[in-house]
Amino acid sequence: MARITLDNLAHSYSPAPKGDADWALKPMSLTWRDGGAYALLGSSGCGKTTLLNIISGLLHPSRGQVLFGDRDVTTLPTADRNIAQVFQFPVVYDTMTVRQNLAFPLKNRGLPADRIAARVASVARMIGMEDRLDRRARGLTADAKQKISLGRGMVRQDVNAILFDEPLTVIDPQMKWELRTQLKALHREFGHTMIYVTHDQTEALTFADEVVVMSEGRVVQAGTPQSLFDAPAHTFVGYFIGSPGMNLLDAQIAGATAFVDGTAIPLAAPYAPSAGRVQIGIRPDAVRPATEGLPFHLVRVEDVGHHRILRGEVAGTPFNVVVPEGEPIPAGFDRIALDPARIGVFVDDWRIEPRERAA
Ligand SMILES: Nc1ncnc2c1ncn2[C@@H]1O[C@H](COP(=O)(O)OP(=O)(O)OP(=O)(O)O)[C@@H](O)[C@H]1O
Repeated sequence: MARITLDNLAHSYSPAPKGDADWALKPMSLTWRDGGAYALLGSSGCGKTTLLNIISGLLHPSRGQVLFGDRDVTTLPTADRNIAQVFQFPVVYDTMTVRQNLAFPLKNRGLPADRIAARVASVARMIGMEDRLDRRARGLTADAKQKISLGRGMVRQDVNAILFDEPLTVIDPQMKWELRTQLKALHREFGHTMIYVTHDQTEALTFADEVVVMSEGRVVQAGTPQSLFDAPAHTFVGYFIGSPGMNLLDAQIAGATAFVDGTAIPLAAPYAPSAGRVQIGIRPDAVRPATEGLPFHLVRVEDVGHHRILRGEVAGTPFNVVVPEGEPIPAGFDRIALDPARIGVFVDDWRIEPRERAA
C-alpha cells in the first residue's frame, strides 16, 4: 500500500490547449494517506475518470506528477503500478468458477495454495458468495458477477491502491446498500488505500473518510463528509451535497447583517465588505417556519417519511425547508427564521470567513 501524491497535475486532451475550457483537469495537488478511503465525487464530465486514469496509468498527464510513496510513477504503465481496479461493468472469466476467478490475481503472483485458499475464503465471505464458490461465472446475474469483480479487486493484500470506477452501477438498489456497507467493512478489515469514483453522493459519503468534490475539471473541496456538509467551500458543494442541497440567496452584507431583498438577517459574526456576487447559504434543516423574518412563499409540502420538505420560494429563488417529524407546521405561515450559526457567506461562489477568523 502507498501514500498517493498528486503534485500540480493538469490534463488537456487537446495538443495545444488555449483557454480554461481546453483543460479537462485544471491544476490540482492532493495527498492521500496510506490506507485511507477516498471518493472522487462530481457530476458527469467533471473530470473524475480523467483523474482516475492518470492515477492508474492509462493516461499520462499533460503536467505534474503522480507519486506512490516517494516513487514517481507518472509515466509508468498500469501493469507496473501494482494497483487493482474495479470497473463499472463486471470483468470476470465466464468459464472459470467463482473460486477460480477470485484466486486468479493471487495465482498470478505465485502465492502458495494454502494462502490462496484462506484469502479466497475470506473475500468470498465478505461478498456473500461462499455458497457459490464452485459455480461457473457464466450464467450468474450481473449483480453476482460484479460482486466477483469487487472481490477480485480486493483479494490481493500487496497492492498500492484499489481504484473503483462507479462500481455499483449495475447493482440493483437493494444490493447497493449492502455492498456499500461491505466495502466499508473490507476497508476497515484490510486497510487498503482505496479510491472510489462516483457521481452519487450517498455512495461517496458513506464509503469515504475524505471526499474530493470536482466540478468542471477543478477540485472544489476535499474534506470529510461532515466538513463538506457543515462548511462547503464552494456553492457547488453546497447544493450538490445534501438532499435537498443548500439554499443560496443573493444578499448584501453589512458587518454582521445580511440583507436579502430588503430583509435584515442576523449573522453569527461580522464580515468584511467584498466585491463580486455575494450569496448566503443555509442548509434546509437550519431554517424554521416563523411569524417574523424572511418572507417565504410555500409551494408544496413533501412528506419523505422521517421529515417533511417545504418547497417554496424566497425573493423569487427556490428555497427548501426541512421540518423534522413531529414538529408542527404553523398554518398559513409566510416567514422563515434562519439559524445564524449555520449561515455561510459566499463571494463569487467561494465561501469566505468572517472578519475575526479570516486573519
Ligand atoms: N479521450 C478524450 N478526448 C477528448 N476529451 C475527452 C476525452 N475523455 C474525456 N474528455 C473530456 O474531458 C472532460 C472530463 O471527462 P471525464 O470522463 O474525465 O469526466 P467524468 O467526470 O468521469 O464523467 P463521466 O462520469 O461522464 O465519465 C469532459 O469534458 C470530456 O468530454
